[in-house]
Amino acid sequence: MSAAAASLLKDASLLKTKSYVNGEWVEAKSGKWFTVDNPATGEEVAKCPEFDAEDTEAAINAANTAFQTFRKVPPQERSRLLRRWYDLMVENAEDIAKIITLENGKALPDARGEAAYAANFFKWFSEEAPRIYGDVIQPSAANCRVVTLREPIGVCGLIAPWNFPAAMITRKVGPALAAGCTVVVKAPTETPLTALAIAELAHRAGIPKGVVNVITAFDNTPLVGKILTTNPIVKKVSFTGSTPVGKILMNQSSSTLKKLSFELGGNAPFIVFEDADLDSAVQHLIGCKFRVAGQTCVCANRIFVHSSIYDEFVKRVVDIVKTFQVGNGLDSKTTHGPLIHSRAVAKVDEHVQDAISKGARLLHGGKRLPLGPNFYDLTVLADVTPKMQVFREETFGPVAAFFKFDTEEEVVALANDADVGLAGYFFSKDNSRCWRVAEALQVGMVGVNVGAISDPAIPFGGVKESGFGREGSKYGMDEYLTTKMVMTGI
Ligand SMILES: NC(=O)c1ccc[n+]([C@@H]2O[C@H](COP(=O)([O-])OP(=O)(O)OC[C@H]3O[C@@H](n4cnc5c(N)ncnc54)[C@H](O)[C@@H]3O)[C@@H](O)[C@H]2O)c1
Ligand SMILES: O=CCCC(=O)O
Repeated sequence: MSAAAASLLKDASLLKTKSYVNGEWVEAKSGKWFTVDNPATGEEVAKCPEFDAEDTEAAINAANTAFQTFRKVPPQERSRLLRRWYDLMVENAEDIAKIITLENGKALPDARGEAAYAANFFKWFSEEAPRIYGDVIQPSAANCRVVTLREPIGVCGLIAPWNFPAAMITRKVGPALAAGCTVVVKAPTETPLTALAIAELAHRAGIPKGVVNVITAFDNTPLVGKILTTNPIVKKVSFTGSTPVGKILMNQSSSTLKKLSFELGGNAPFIVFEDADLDSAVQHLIGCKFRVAGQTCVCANRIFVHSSIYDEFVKRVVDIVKTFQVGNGLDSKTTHGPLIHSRAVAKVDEHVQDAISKGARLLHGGKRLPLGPNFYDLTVLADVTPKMQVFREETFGPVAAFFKFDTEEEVVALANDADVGLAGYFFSKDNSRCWRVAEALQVGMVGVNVGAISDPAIPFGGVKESGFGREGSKYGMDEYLTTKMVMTGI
């Protein structure tokens, strides 16, 4: 582990570099390691074990053994465990934020926000654990009664992405443990250290051994994914990541018919109608678009502005973007960090060049920055059209792409012209229009006059090729429970 990284933390023992299986820190049996690099500097932060099939199976077996006991632990006790874990996440939030920035690159204020967001999933689900209710039903036969029991589904394979190295894990692990399941978490390939720090806090919170296992792999990620989706012990797989990888995992999971929840890619429309509060819409758009340098599945991707306010709106956005400072996320002046890797930079640049070559106007940025291979300037493009790549594909980067529209019907049709449907946003002061458009948008989550929707209290998830299942809220529990019917003759 790099001494520089350790010296940044109040508690350097949170920087774990081995996988966490059955309550112990373990290396890969092969003895192989991979490096975790800081995307801002390219420097190695640490090495982690390159788990293979055998290592992954050992973690699944540990989770299975633990499940036989943990499923019977009363919900009030599971709640207490999650609450203790939450308290430790809060106590160590600053260190967690720094680990996030070290391996993901996001600016420290963004990372602090994520550390708090991540912890709150444990709090939320500690409160949901004792509130798992079944039903009493009168069946057709007069002399019978039916009750339903909600039971934990079993061992869960949880596969998380790098863009929220903490929150995408706690959003899955929280409800799984609240329900009485045990888990094998495949730490995000590019950002495993945050996941391991959270595992260390699980250990300190007294989560019983084998209940939470966190495993790491880089080159072997598809192999580990294959084991988690095909091993018959695993009853549930939850994945957050891209739609193409979601399709692979769904295919693999069919061999043992696992219960699935998938949070996949988005291509969020953000619509500003002519009657919107412009100041508010601009502020919300800036947060929604540029959070984590645009690497959020709910970031605005296609920004539609009514022609009567288009020039004024775009100008205001450019004026704000000019005040931002891209740099190393640990630098106090930095508002926006690097992208995760050079492939992400190449994709962003491809979208920008494609748009410009087809007639879009570049109003800001549009270039790599000489700060390192993963830096791209915050970019504003005007006069974007549906013929451009940025309309069809999620850029997953710091590009604000503006489209002009004239009528509500036209813009709703444009917004819905996508294979995916995760989040959608619009700004309007007309109450009837607010209901009409909220109902017309083909997405799983709608922000009306608000661009920041993420919260443990909301059901987070998409429709179409953005996946299925909901995380957070009371609905997040359903993903980890089965319903058993018990009929009694009287
Ligand atoms: N819906 C969301 O919350 C969300 C979050 C992050 C990323 N994404 C999507 O991901 C895309 C960008 O990220 P990416 O290209 O790194 O996505 P990706 O799907 O390739 O990788 C995401 C994560 O999935 C895991 N992974 C990748 N291939 C795997 C496999 N074969 N088996 C098992 N696990 C595997 C890795 O842990 C990786 O960190 C964007 O298009 C974005 O929409 C969505
Ligand atoms: O990018 C995926 C999730 C982002 C969020 O929960 O706000």
